[in-house]
Amino acid sequence: KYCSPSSCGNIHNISYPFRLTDDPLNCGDPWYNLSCESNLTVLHLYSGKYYVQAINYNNFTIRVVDPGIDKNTCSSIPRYSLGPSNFSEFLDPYKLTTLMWCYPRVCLSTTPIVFFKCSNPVNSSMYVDPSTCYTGSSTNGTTLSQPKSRYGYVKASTTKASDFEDGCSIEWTTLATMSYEYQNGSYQRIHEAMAYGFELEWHEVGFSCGGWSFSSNCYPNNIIGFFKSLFEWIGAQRWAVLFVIGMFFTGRCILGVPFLIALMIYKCRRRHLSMYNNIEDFLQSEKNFIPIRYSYSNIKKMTSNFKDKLGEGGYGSVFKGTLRSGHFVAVKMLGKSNSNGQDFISEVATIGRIHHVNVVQLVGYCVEGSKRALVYDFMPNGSLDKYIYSKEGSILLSCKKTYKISIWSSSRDRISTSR
Ligand SMILES: Nc1ncnc2c1ncn2[C@@H]1O[C@H](COP(=O)(O)OP(=O)(O)OP(=O)(O)O)[C@@H](O)[C@H]1O
Repeated sequence: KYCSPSSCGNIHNISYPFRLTDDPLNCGDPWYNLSCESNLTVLHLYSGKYYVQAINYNNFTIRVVDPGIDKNTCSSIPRYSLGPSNFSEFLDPYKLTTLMWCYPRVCLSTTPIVFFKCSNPVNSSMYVDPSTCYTGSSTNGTTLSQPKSRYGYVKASTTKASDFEDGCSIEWTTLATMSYEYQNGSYQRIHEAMAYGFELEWHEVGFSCGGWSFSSNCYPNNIIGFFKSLFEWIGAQRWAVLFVIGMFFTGRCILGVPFLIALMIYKCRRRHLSMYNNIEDFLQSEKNFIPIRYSYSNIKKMTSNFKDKLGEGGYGSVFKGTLRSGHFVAVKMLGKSNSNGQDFISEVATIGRIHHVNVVQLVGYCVEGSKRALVYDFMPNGSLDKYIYSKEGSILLSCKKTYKISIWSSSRDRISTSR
C-alpha cells in the first residue's frame, strides 16, 4: 500500500489497489493488475483490453475506453463486447462495479450501449440510427458497410425484453458513462460518450482480512497464520532485517568489548577494595594496640628508596631504614601477600601487641592501596637462625646459651641475639 506510484504513458499515479504487472510483488493488489503496452495503460476485462483514461483515488473510479473507438471517426465501433452483467452489483472488494453519480442537476451512469441488427426498419425513439452520424442524413438504418437487407440501430439504455422490436437481435453491447439526456440524443452524442469511455468503481470499504494480513494476503487468525505472515514480512524486508541483525552484532562487538573490560576492572577493584576494607576495619578496631601508621612516602624516605636490603623472607624483602630520631629499623615490604590481607592483619595483631625483651618490637606499619609494610626494631646482629643453624666451626654460642635462648624463644624467631 505504501509503494511509490508507478506510471505508464499519460497515467502517472498508478498506486494501490492498482499495480503494473512489472511492479514489485508487495505493491498493489493482484486483483487490480494493469499492464503497460506501447505506452498505454491497459485494463484487462474478460477477454477485452481497455485503455485506461484516468484513475481517481478520491472517488475510487477508473475510466477506460474500448480501443476500437476513435473519437474523431464516427464510424468506429467497439472492439469488445461487454455489458452491465459482467460487473458485480454488490460492494465486492475483488470486483469492479458500474456506477451512477447524481449531481444536483444531472445524473451520470455507466450505461449499456446496445447495437441491434433488425430485418425491418424500426420506428422507435429509443432506437437510434447510427448512419446519421457519418452521412449527415438517415439512410433508413443502413450503414455503409451493411447489406441493404439488414438495418443497424443503437440503443443507449438498459434493455428489457419488451424493448425488443420485431426482427431485431443484439449484435454486441458496450458501456459508456453518460447522462440521461444523452441517452435520447443523436448517435453522435452516443459516440462521444463511448469515446469518453466508461467509469468503473472499486471498493476498499468493507475489505477486512479478519486474520493476519500481509500485503494483499490474508492468513488465518492462529499461530501458524501469524508465523506465515511474519516470515513473508521478513522475506519482503530481508535487506532491512539483515541490516538490523548486522548492526546488532557489530554494536555488541563495539560496545561489548569495552563493557567487558570495564566490568573486569570494576570486579578487580572491588576485590582489592574489599581487601583494603578488611585491613582498614581491623586497624580501626585495634587502634588502641597498634603502633604508628606511616605513609608510603615515609617508608621510601626512611629506607632511602629501599637502598639497603637486609634479606628476603616468605612474605617479601626486608630493608634497613632510619627514623627521623636516628633510630634504625628493619622495613619488611609485604609483596607476596595473600588476597584478603590476612597475613598483614595477623602480623600486626600478634607482634604489634607483644612487648617483650626477647621479641622484636613492631614500631609501625604502612597501608596505602596495595602497598603494605611492617616496620620493626633493627637487630644489628641479624636473625637468630644465622647462629642456631650456622655451619660447624662457626658457632658463636655455647650449648648452654643456645638452650637458654631456646627456652625463652617464642614461636617466632625474631629474638634478640644481643641478649
Ligand atoms: N628486625 C630485623 N633486624 C635486622 N634484620 C632483620 C630483621 N628482620 C628481618 N631481618 C633480616 O631479613 C631477613 C628476612 O626476614 P623475614 O622475617 O622476612 O624472614 P624469615 O624470618 O626468614 O621468614 P618469615 O617471612 O617466614 O618470617 C632475615 O633473615 C634477616 O636477615
